[in-house]
Order: sequence, then structure tokens, then C-alpha cells
Amino acid sequence: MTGIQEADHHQSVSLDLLKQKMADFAKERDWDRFHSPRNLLLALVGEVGELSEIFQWKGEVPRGLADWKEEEKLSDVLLYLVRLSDICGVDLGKAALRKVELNAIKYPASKQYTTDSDGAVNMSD
Ligand SMILES: Nc1ccn([C@H]2C[C@H](O)[C@@H](COP(=O)(O)OP(=O)(O)OP(=O)(O)O)O2)c(=O)n1
Repeated sequence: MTGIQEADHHQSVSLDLLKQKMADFAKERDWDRFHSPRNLLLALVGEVGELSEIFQWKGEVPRGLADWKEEEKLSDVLLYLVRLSDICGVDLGKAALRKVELNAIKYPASKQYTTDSDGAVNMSD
């Protein structure tokens, strides 16, 4: 089973599955030689740039992004990030989970939060 059927079969798509798919994709094309950390980072930033183009000059966009057809750009960002993490030997899922835990310690849910005009977060009791 491959591709979309596989995704449908799974409850949700895991980072490990995406990591394996990207590794297979590169290996089958002999593209490991292109997937250096630097190249992957530049490719990732390039895809973030493509994503940014969709939003630029449009003002604030409502949540839900009605009729948004740009899922592929988000996917490219994720795929390059997953691949970069793999090549750099980082367990992205574990690292992100740990960061979520650190965020919760840094910003307790019991506090009140406001933001400055420059976007900085202020915390109070
Ligand atoms: N050296 C490469 C080139 C591509 N890809 C994979 C990862 C991305 O998911 C996708 C990116 O493909 P393109 O560079 O063709 O970019 P787009 O799909 O965004 O096409 P375009 O820039 O024409 O819109 O392909 C990859 O793994 N390694």
C-alpha cells in the first residue's frame, strides 16, 4: 500500500511515515547527494517564501482560509523540515513535544497575557 490509500488507512499520518517516504523518494532517485543540510534548509526557506507569496499584500486573512488551494505549499514546508531533521539526526517529533512542554512551563495557563504594539508578550497574575 502506498500514497493516499496508505494515509486513508492510517488514523493520522506520522512524522515517521513522512520521514520514510522522503528517504525512499531520495534513495530511488539517487538524490541523497543533493539532500545536504544546507540544501535542505535553503529548499525549506524557498518553500516558506512561496507560502508567503500567497499571503502577501492581501491584508489579514480569516481563519479557515475559504477556498484555499495551497495545501501543497504547506506540505512542501513540512516535507523539507522532516527531511532536514532526519539528515541532521534530530527526532523531530520528540524535539517538538519537548518544546511544547517547555513552552507550557515558560507560559503558564494560569497567567494573563497581553501583547505590546511590537508584538512582545506580557505576562501578569
Ligand atoms: N531536490 C529535491 C527536489 C524536490 N523534492 C521534493 C520535496 C518537495 O515536496 C517537492 C518540491 O518540488 P519542487 O522543487 O518541484 O517545488 P514545487 O512542487 O513547489 O514546484 P514549483 O516550485 O514549480 O511550484 O519535491 C525533493 O525532495 N528534493
